[in-house]
Amino acid sequence: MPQANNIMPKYLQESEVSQECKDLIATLPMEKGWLASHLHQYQGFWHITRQLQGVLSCQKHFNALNSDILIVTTPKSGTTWLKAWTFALLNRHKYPKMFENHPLLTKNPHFLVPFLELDLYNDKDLVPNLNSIPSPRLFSTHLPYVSLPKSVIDSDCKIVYLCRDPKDAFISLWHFTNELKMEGTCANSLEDSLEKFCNGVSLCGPFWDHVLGYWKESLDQPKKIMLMRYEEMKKNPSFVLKELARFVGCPFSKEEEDEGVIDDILKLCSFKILSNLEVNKKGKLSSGEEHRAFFRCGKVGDFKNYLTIEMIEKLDMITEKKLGHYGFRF
Ligand SMILES: Nc1ncnc2c1ncn2[C@@H]1O[C@H](COP(=O)(O)OS(=O)(=O)O)[C@@H](OP(=O)(O)O)[C@H]1O
Repeated sequence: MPQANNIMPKYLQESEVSQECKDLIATLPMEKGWLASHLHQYQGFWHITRQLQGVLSCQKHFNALNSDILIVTTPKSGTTWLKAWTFALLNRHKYPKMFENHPLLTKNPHFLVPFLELDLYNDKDLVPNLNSIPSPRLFSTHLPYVSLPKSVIDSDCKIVYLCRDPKDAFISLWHFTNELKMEGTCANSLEDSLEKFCNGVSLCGPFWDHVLGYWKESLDQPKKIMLMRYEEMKKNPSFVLKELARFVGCPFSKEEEDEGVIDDILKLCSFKILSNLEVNKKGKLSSGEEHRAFFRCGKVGDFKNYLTIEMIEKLDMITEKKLGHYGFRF
């Protein structure tokens, strides 16, 4: 049974958008979504209605500080995992005993590291408090590079960009939307959803343009943007975590390495530990998503269980066509 509108997660509800947002929407290309009822194309990328309102609001009001760290991801690329890593990394001196009283044991990573456009700038009450957060402030976003608030581009804040093989990111998103089974979504069969995804019509899609925007900028501005891949986090976690620590300006000391701090962070943030915590098995974010929806199987290559050879070839062909030319491959 589709969920009724009144129990639809808040971030997917289309009522209560501002007049400014409604006026803009009337001028934008629109598609029926496979996550929410509608997607709107703004600055070349597709957004759900409420997210669009948050995008406009944070473009207008967000003041980035030089010390800020922004986690940017394509949806379903491992955002939850990277939030946990980065939070644990930055707070390792405050919470040296990782398996006692650590906030990650009792709070979902999305609560600890909020989304700019989905959480903070969709809730006017939270915005003034942003100035009182001790530095470095840690936020996340799915915004494409072209849509980042100007202050993010102009400041010396750091951007950590995470992406994932589109085949796995697509399957993860498809499961997520099917679990929600939204009223008004029109394309929840694997075939229809894939068709939309391949045409770029997906959350913050086109997927490939999103990656390309940050890939190019990471080459031009390596001190500002670090590009990470889900597959690398899986394959070589300590190496990637150390790189991340160096990039955000808090490298591990030799003593920390010897004491096993890196291993502790990796263990605390592992799929096995996080997904089995009471807090992540029950409960919801204030935006309405159930915590458990962020933990499905956490594997590389799960797409092979769902996509046909033809589907795989199609996705790989688009990736090669759009990114191969720029030296980027999954
Ligand atoms: N700790 C940890 N380790 C490894 N993998 C993890 C972890 N936490 C979440 N996941 C997997 O990440 C996928 C969800 O992606 P996101 O967190 O980016 O979702 S969201 O965009 O924030 O909604 C989703 O991938 P799939 O399992 O393939 O669906 C999650 O299972």
